[in-house]
Amino acid sequence: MSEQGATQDRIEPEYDLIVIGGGAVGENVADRAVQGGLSVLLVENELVGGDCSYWACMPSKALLRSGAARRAAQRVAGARESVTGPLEVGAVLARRTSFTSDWDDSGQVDWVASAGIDLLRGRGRLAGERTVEVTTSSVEDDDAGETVVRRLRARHAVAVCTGSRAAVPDTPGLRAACPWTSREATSATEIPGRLAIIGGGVVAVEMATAYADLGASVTLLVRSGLLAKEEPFAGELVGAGLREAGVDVRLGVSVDEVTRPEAGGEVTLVLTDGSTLTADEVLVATGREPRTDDLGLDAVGLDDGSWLPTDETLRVLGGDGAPIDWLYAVGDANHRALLTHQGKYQARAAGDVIAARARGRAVDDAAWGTHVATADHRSVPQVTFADPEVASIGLTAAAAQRAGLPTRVLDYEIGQTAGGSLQADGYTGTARIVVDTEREVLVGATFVGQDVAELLHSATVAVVGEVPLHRLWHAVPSYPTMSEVWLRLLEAYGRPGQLDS
Ligand SMILES: Cc1cc2nc3c(=O)[nH]c(=O)nc-3n(C[C@H](O)[C@H](O)[C@H](O)COP(=O)(O)OP(=O)(O)OC[C@H]3O[C@@H](n4cnc5c(N)ncnc54)[C@H](O)[C@@H]3O)c2cc1C
Ligand SMILES: NC(=O)c1ccc[n+]([C@@H]2O[C@H](COP(=O)([O-])OP(=O)(O)OC[C@H]3O[C@@H](n4cnc5c(N)ncnc54)[C@H](O)[C@@H]3O)[C@@H](O)[C@H]2O)c1
Repeated sequence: MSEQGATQDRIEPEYDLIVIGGGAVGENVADRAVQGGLSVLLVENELVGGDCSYWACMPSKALLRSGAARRAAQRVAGARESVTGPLEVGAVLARRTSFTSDWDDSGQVDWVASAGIDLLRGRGRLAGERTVEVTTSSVEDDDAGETVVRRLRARHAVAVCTGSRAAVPDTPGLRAACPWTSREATSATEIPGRLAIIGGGVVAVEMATAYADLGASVTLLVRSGLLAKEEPFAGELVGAGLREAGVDVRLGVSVDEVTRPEAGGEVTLVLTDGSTLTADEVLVATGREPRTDDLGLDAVGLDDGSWLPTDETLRVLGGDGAPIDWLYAVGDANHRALLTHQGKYQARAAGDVIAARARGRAVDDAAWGTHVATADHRSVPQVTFADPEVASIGLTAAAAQRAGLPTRVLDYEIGQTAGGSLQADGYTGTARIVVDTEREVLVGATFVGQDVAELLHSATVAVVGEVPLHRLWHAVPSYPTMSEVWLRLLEAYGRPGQLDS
């Protein structure tokens, strides 16, 4: 019997697979497993679709898109003259809300049903091997008014897809000030006059861009560098873009103390340089922590609240470092790559391998095989939707050097291509490729500039496919597009096999 509520004595159905967490990742694990012939229960305690749909990717990109479209028009003579006013804040927020279906998940619930997945609303918790206890909220359960704990058994596997949440540092006064995290920033219905943002990563940069576009006076407090995981020129160009948009970007500064005498009132931040900053709202964008607390991990010899490391087929590694044969962790919860597309990529592998193991079929767990998530290691694509956009894949020059690879690094100004010069008057942006000179293949690429997001997949294909540079010379970019930057970068490297080179 759980302490959290009464266990019911109903006879519970058994499922082949129980998935805890119905975000984008859990949905995909469940879907693939059903397609592989398994019966699946999906347990979700908030909105089906998870953070990406309601408090992360989709609303944040919707908040950013109107400003990006306006800027793109302002950078082209002829269009510029017709775009003179500020953004219509109400319309931007309404468009954002339409992308979240007004935080109503019935569309996704319908999809889950149509995919043949059973859904149980409630909080899932491991209660032993292949056993999950689900505390169902009273309104969702048949027995309204009572919290009920249901104990369910999985015949083959349990997948933990519980995601992550914003980490709030232990800065004195910060938690008591009830700061915004990305949840509030992506779901806001009013724009604060003055917004202080703590952090210099992706969330901080994207939200600084969006809120500056929406008329807030934004101060960005960056402890070290902007977008520190990217090539250094990415942070420099994004910093310049933010300053041009009116954001007060302060590098090398953090927060010592926060005070907010009245709930919802002004908030004062004492900074590490001794100065103070007063704002109407403060957004904490200092990274993520796993949503694995109170998940019953102790029942399987692991620590509650920790990230869940996995083997290449997404099975959780137990205390002894060996994979637990029935327990999987997929998506943010395993900390391999905190991105929706990587989580869904893992989900496809996990759902398929769970079905293969359950059916006694062969498992293909060699690198780049059907049942592994090899790309998580050296070929993770990511776009930061700032102005300029940052689109990168694989290793930075510094990371390649740390990995001991023999490399050459080639840079080219995107504005010097015909496509770039047409895209925007005075186009500013840089592309970089990192070449492994021994194998003559790309191991990394970064594009920084307006509208570079859609350039990224070409680089992803080249890196994942390990396409030899001499073959890339035959991949002809259309004229006049920004893709011509590929040709310029290859020319800068030199044609492999050229007799006189
Ligand atoms: C502001 C912001 C913007 C982002 N933008 C992008 C982007 O543009 N592109 C991109 O690729 N990535 C982006 N990300 C990252 C992306 O949101 C995550 O990588 C993705 O949501 C992870 O999916 P998930 O399914 O693993 O976790 P989640 O989306 O967090 O889903 C986990 C689900 O599990 C449920 N759950 C948790 N615990 C339990 C439990 N015990 N029982 C039952 N249910 C439970 C939760 O309610 C939730 O629905 C962004 C993140 C943030 C914060
Ligand atoms: N477009 C996208 O793909 C997208 C958008 C948003 C978020 N995400 C994902 O969400 C994840 C979380 O993003 P994030 O920006 O919160 O994390 P992050 O790890 O990218 O950046 C965290 C930032 O906070 C700073 N920081 C950490 N602790 C601090 C402290 N105590 N005081 C001051 N500064 C501190 C770090 O130096 C860093 O600049 C990312 O890993 C990213 O993959 C992706």
